[in-house]
Amino acid sequence: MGSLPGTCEIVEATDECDSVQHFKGINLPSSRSRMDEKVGKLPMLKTGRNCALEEDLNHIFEAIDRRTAARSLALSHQSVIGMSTKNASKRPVRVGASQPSGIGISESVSLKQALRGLRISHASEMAAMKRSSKPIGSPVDTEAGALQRLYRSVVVEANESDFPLDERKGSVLEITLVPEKSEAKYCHKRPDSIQDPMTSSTSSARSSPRFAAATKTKDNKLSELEEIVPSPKIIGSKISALELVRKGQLHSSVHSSSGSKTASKGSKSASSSPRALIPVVTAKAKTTKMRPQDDIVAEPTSTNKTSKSPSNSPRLVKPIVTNGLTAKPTTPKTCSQDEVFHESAAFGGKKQLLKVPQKGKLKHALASANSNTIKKVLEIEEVIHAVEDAGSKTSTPKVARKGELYSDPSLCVSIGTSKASKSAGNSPRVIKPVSKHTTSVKKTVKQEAASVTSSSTTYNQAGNDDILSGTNDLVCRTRKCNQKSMRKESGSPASSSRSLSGKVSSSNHNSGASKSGFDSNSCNERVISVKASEKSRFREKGDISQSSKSSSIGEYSSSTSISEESSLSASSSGGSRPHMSKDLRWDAIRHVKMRYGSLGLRNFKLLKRLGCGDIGTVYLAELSGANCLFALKVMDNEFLASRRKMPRAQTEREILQMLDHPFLPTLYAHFTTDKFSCLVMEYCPGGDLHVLRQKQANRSFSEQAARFYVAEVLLALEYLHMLGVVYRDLKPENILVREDGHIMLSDFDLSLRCVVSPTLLKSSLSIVEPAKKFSGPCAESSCIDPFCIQPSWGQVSCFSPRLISATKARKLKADLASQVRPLPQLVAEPTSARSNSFVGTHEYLAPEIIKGDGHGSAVDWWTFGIFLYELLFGKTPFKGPGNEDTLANVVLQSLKFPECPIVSFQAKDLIRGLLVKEPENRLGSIKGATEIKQHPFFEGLNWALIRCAIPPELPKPYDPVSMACEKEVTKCPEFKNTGDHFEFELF
Ligand SMILES: Nc1ncnc2c1ncn2[C@@H]1O[C@H](COP(=O)(O)OP(=O)(O)OP(=O)(O)O)[C@@H](O)[C@H]1O
Repeated sequence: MGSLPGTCEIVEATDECDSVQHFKGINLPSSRSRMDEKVGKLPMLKTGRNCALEEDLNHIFEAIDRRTAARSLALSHQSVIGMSTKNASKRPVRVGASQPSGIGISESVSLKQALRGLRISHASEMAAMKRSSKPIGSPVDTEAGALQRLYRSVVVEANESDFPLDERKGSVLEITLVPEKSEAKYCHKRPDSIQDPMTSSTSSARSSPRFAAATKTKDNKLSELEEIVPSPKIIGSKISALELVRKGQLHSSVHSSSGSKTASKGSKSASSSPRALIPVVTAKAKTTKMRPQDDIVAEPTSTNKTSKSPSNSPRLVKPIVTNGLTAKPTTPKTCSQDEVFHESAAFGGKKQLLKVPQKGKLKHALASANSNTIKKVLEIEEVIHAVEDAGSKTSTPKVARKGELYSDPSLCVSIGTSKASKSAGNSPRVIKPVSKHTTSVKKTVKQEAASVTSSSTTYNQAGNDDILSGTNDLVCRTRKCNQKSMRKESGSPASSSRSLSGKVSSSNHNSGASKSGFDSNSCNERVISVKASEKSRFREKGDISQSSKSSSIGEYSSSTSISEESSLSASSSGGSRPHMSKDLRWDAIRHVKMRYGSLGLRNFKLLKRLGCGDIGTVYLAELSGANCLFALKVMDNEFLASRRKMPRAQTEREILQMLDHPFLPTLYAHFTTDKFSCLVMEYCPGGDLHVLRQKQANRSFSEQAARFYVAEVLLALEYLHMLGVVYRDLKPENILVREDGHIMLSDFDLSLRCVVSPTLLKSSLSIVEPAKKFSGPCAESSCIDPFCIQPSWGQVSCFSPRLISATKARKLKADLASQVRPLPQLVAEPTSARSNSFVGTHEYLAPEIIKGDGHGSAVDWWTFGIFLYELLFGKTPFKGPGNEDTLANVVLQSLKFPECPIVSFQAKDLIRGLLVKEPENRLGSIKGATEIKQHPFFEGLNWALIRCAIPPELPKPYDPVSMACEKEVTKCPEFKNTGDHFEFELF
């Protein structure tokens, strides 16, 4: 069975006939012609409305007999010449110990007699079957198979006829010819190990032509069926077919009298069902009744068509499977109505197109037959299935074929297991219309995935969502970079008035770095994965993380070489930054590099100094000849080395290289000379929030404006956390304002890099109620789902207002909310990272940093609270007369709010939640940004589309040059442009 293909492609019928015949070297045309001859007689049935059904059937059976005889010969020959390796693999493998028993008919032609005799009670049939139970290869076995084959060669289906149906009689017949197979030759080949009574069924049933009869709906039939109809295959739980039928979830029935054309099309064959009654899951049932994990891998009916038939109406389906192959007799695309497909293992599993009488006419003829005849047919059908039951206990599932849903309703095989899904031997099958199978396969696979790995689903969603959620940019690669670069050196006094930068001499990233296993010697990529199976996906989606730039400390060493190295960022093309790839500045830089061979200071015209920080000075620079503005950060190598700030510079550069987010800066290039290290960044002309706040009335932002800014900062922090970056230096000075009013978080030299271990807090599998599909805006205005792209009811300015009353909106919202299926909760932030570095700005330092308890990503939520407080109240909450006082206040003083300005309860409540001194109790410490997004302060905010929202109005047209001049520029290096050579006056 190992050779069994998991999928086999359905070959067009027209190809296989000739090829098979040619391949086999069998004189099949003769059998075909005989068949055609016989089939040609069938039109009698079309017009012969007065003809007896039995006579019609006789013709059919006769034709089948001849055909099968010829093909039996072909099979024999084929096996002898050993040319059927491939075909054999497609055969259903049977367990040798249990061969289907016959009912003691010595010749296949005896079927006619059996048909005529009819009236054989079920009990007597079973008795006969018992008596005739024989070992493999016994004559009886052959007889039983012959009988089954003959019966299966006729399939009664729901009406597809154009003829008006007699609703009372209801039954219409469709003749379908399917091949028998030579089973005996293969039944021994199945190893015992794969024998599974639960997963096996009547291989004879599948391998033999099947005759299924249709009658009106009969409730009593259902009770009879209960014992016989096998359970459909269900993933996750087992629900009996009958149970489902009774619930209306499955349409398992004898042919319904109301079986309309659509019902017929919707019904599917189930190859291994011992009866012709195959549970069929309606699409509706599948989507609304079944939990995903209860994936019934019985064939869904063809959507709404089947819904027309009574849910409890027994309905005939058409189990026609042979040798693991599927015949689709009613497939309109591949077979005209007067043709049916005929598959045979002997024919290499390919379909063979056979001519049969026009279906509609035949149906009509059969429909007009007296009810007794149909009753007899049904009885015989039962006999056959009883025989099949007896013989199918140990048969094996069929080989799945490509493009088909493999579900044998009698096979309780879950395709939720990889084995089932991959192993042909265990692949149950469902016969379904060609036109449907693709969708169904997708559905099944989808549900399978959902039932198996919820986290993968989650990541799937993450990968598909908007960048603003911060999750699309989830970088699954981090780097094992130089450990040294992770350590914060003891540094010089802060240059900024509020900055406490680089104060730590004994940084211990005991959880961040050490846990992550950062390799000081390598910069190998490390793939973070939730599951091994997701690794590849992560790799694909994690490409925003740049490859190593070999940015060793050596690059910053104070080389005396006067040669200028130019090193473009790996993503100079923007290729690894999909959201910025359209930026023309990539092209400008690439062009310069191509023209000059490298990028250097000589290529920039420094226009203004924008500001200076602890490790460098930022200039507004224009790329020569490109008319592109950049923010050029120039760091003196000697200064960095002497102040032991090289690691900070390297950390900043490495982090900048990873970023691809609208609220974070883009690093276009970096280069190092023997004197300077330079970062070419996106220029942000709007100044920073510190300056902007000063320009507000009362030196504080309105609550609405504050909400906007902190929301964007929150997304930026979330993104950074997902990259394994704890920012640690949040303050208004580091929030730059873009030209369009949105923000850009800058300055990463104090950031902590650590490892993110995504944790699944809550699986979607724990959710019992299935989500109902709805189309419309997100039910939750305060939607916390970072993956949500549905517009909310919230007042997002980028949407036109909805003309709906508040009451209606609330009601609709509540309705939708009740239908919302919570998504799995995944935390992909470094909530457990720890560092003992003492970094940050006094007023913004978290208590745990001050106390030296070690800190993690929760420090960013503390600073986030201070930040919101300052935006709203114009000052920080714990500021004391001096830095020491401030630090003491942070640790000891309780939070107080000024009376003025008036701030909402929600805002205060959020601040309270964030400024909890114990990090473990702090909002966001467990679930990260998601937790904070849920807070009522952000209610109505559409996180995914905040980028489209209109930012708070800027006080006046902004002049970046003048704003830059307003900034504190003390201790900043001055520069003199002397052609290609720059001289900086450092501090
Ligand atoms: N991309 C940019 N666009 C516009 N102005 C910028 C940009 N980057 C930095 N600046 C300005 O340059 C100033 C110096 O920035 P820099 O990051 O070097 O130092 P810092 O923010 O004071 O932090 P630190 O001292 O910790 O490095 C900032 O205050 C900011 O006003």
